[in-house]
Amino acid sequence: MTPASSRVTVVGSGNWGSVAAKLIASNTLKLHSFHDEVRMWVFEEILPSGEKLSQLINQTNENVKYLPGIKLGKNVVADPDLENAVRDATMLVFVTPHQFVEGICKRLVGKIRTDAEAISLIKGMEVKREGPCMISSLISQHLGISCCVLMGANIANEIAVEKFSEATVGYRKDKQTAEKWVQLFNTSYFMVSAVQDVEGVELCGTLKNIVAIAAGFVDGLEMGNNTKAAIMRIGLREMKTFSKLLFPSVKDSTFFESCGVADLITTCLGGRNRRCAEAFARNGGKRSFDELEAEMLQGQKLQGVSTAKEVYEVLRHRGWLELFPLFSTVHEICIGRLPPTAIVEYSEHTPKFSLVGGSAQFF
Ligand SMILES: NC(=O)c1ccc[n+]([C@@H]2O[C@H](COP(=O)([O-])OP(=O)(O)OC[C@H]3O[C@@H](n4cnc5c(N)ncnc54)[C@H](O)[C@@H]3O)[C@@H](O)[C@H]2O)c1
Ligand SMILES: O=P(O)(O)OC[C@H](O)CO
Repeated sequence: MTPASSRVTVVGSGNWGSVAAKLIASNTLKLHSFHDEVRMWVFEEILPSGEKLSQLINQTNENVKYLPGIKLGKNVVADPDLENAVRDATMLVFVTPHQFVEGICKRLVGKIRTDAEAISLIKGMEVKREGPCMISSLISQHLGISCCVLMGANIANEIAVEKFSEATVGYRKDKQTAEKWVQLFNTSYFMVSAVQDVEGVELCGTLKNIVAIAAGFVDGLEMGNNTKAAIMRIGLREMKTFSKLLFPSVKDSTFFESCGVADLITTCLGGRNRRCAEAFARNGGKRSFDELEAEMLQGQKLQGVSTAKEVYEVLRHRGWLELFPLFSTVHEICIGRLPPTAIVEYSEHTPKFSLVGGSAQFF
């Protein structure tokens, strides 16, 4: 029998973070190459009852705030001490809202094993003075370790109750490591496959959140299914064009994996970004996203509004705004510069030119 060599820590314990821990914990019990215990770093919170979230998770085996009613598995150990949580880990699963990951990485410098591998389940990007930076690159740059990604049509609450879904692991070169990640996540109801296209997979997961905001506006305006499908098609086109402009290596086939078209569909039908954007449009843009997020999500975080802002900065800086009418209009609606109705007035204009000869043609 192979000796257990891999120890897993999940960095994050929100809605998806908790489900990821559950999936992984069911596998580490079965697979001999992994230690049974899965550490889960918890950003500590004091609940209205006065109790600490991490203690309650360990007492009840449930994340009572972010995933109530779901047993995580007895081998999941919540740990509010970040340094302690990662100390012995050889496999680090990053799954926090994207706005917090850089601060977390800075705290982890010099604290992790040098032979650790990472995977990011985080849908989002950072924009630096030098340009856009994907979260997997940010993790690699800060910590000096390689980082795969896992994205897909994965509404956490559905996977928590073991409804079937698929996901895509994106890897750079090392297929063996990708296969280890697939093994760690794959279950009878969570079917994972791997593709050699980190940026393509990660950009799909990131950019679909902007399209979900647009879809929510359409729902809030009660424009119907045809309009929503049109928004999804235009959004997919912009996702592909933007991805290929940033990274010419991005593969067309990636957009047909779970991380691509399937995630776009599920998010535009049932995601949190869509839901809050619907409320925003119903209120005629009079209540801010911050207010709606706090009221509707109870501590969970939206990624689409900040991603729209980050992408807008890239577009403006590179002179690409006219190429991406949907992405730019979503941001301008979110900040109140345009009314929600602008989503259809503006997005229907197909850009007047395409980058023929390059790899960024519209389809
Ligand atoms: N929830 C889903 O259905 C889902 C599915 C797939 C991917 N994702 C992606 O996974 C990532 C994480 O999402 P999630 O649903 O687990 O989180 P979430 O939306 O539930 O966010 C809440 C989490 O943020 C933490 N948090 C709040 N303030 C913090 C701070 N200052 N520092 C660090 N952490 C802080 C909370 O403790 C909690 O763990 C996101 O990028 C999201 O897009 C989510
Ligand atoms: O609820 P959302 O909008 O953050 O989307 C959740 C997942 O990313 C869907 O795959």
